[in-house]
Amino acid sequence: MNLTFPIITTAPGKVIISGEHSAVYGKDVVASAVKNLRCYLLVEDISDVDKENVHTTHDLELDFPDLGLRCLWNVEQDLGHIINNKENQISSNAFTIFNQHLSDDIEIFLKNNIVHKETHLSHLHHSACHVFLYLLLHIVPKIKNKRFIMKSNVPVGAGLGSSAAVSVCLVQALLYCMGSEHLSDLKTINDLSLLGEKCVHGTPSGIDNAVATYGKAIILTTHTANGVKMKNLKVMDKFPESLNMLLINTKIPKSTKTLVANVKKLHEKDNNMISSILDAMHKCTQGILSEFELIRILESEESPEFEATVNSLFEKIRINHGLLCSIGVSHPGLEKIKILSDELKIGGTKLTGAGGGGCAMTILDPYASEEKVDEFKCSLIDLYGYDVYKSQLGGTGAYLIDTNRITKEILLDFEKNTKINENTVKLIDSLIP
Ligand SMILES: Nc1ncnc2c1ncn2[C@@H]1O[C@H](COP(=O)(O)OP(=O)(O)OP(=O)(O)O)[C@@H](O)[C@H]1O
Ligand SMILES: C[C@@](O)(CCO)CC(=O)[O-]
Ligand SMILES: [Mg+2]
Repeated sequence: MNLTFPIITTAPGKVIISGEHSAVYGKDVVASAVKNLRCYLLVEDISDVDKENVHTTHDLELDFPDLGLRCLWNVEQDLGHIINNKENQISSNAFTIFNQHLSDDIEIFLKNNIVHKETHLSHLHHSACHVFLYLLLHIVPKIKNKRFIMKSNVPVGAGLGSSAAVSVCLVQALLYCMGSEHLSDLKTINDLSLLGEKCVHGTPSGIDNAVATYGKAIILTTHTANGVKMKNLKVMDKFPESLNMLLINTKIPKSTKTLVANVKKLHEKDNNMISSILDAMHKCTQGILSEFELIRILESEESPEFEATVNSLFEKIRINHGLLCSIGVSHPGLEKIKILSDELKIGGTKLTGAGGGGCAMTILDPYASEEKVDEFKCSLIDLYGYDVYKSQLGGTGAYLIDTNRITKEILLDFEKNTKINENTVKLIDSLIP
């Protein structure tokens, strides 16, 4: 295989319609890719001139400008002790299995090598480096002379799957660097990106990386066969066309890792009670899926039955949000959205993703007036300073753009150490099917 660089890999963010947190305990979950939110990773060669310019002998560069993070490493000098340890070497029959020893060694390396202050940003830096080094050393430890520039318009840590999109982009790019024939094998990308999510929060359900890998909308269910838990992915054909959705970003920082760990503590403290709540969430997800199906059948004519089904959908969304609130993953900033949506009666609102800040979603009532919906949006923006997006669900999953299709304009913009420019996004997106 003739490997040419640069390449770009890209994957979408997601919105969980129903089933966050309960998914971690094997309950049903449904989520969709979001068309206008994607992560982009450029991989290119490091030239000798680049090295001379910074007077280093680095042969690996991580450049994550969205986090203000840049690391230059010399693979042999800095990471050789991790790579050469036999316990960190991944055999081909364990290629999609998480290696705890490797993860622990990376943790020690980062503790000794990155300045740690107890700030939100330094937590983000730590977790971003951990995921990057884990996937790199797991997939292609022999890598040399490569720069990885990651730029994303999936808001970081907002509940829209930024970590999964990052993992999926890294995995596909690293499979390319390895010269792997699995480069476009979505199952391998999905399995390996789950390992990246494990670095972020230990016990991922797999829904976020599945959506970032496969795109479209996914229903993830778990069943037990001979005592072994098996995941089943189903691509959902379409959402009802008569329903529009808003995504509201509170911009309140949160960490999926902390929220998942808090629910775990609660579950350990009162297994019976929390299990019942998780079961109720499972029923909510199943109910929401049935309502969607019925709405799609009924939506061509606005019958009383259609209206009743839409109301029943909103009822389940309300219950789902209440259940999430009861396990402590809401936030006063999210409740403000919920209250306003109920006051103005514009549809069903729930938090989405891990909660604790981040985003809420509102499925708009097709019978709500435009004025009320505008009042809702303006109040959220003007009163609270939130961002409101009209979300377009669905879209392509993991995708690689090869060297021939990367124009000078795209390359130059990527190499600027700033957030990705809107024009570049348009140019890259026009290359994605
Ligand atoms: N643009 C980016 N550049 C580099 N790393 C990023 C970027 N966006 C996200 N990350 C990584 O993802 C982590 C945030 O993941 P986290 O799971 O906490 O939030 P999320 O994925 O946005 O929300 P949720 O899991 O609820 O959907 C960061 O700590 C960082 O490691
Ligand atoms: C909170 C959670 O359910 C969703 C995060 O987007 C975690 C997971 O499913 O891995
Ligand atoms: Mg995440």
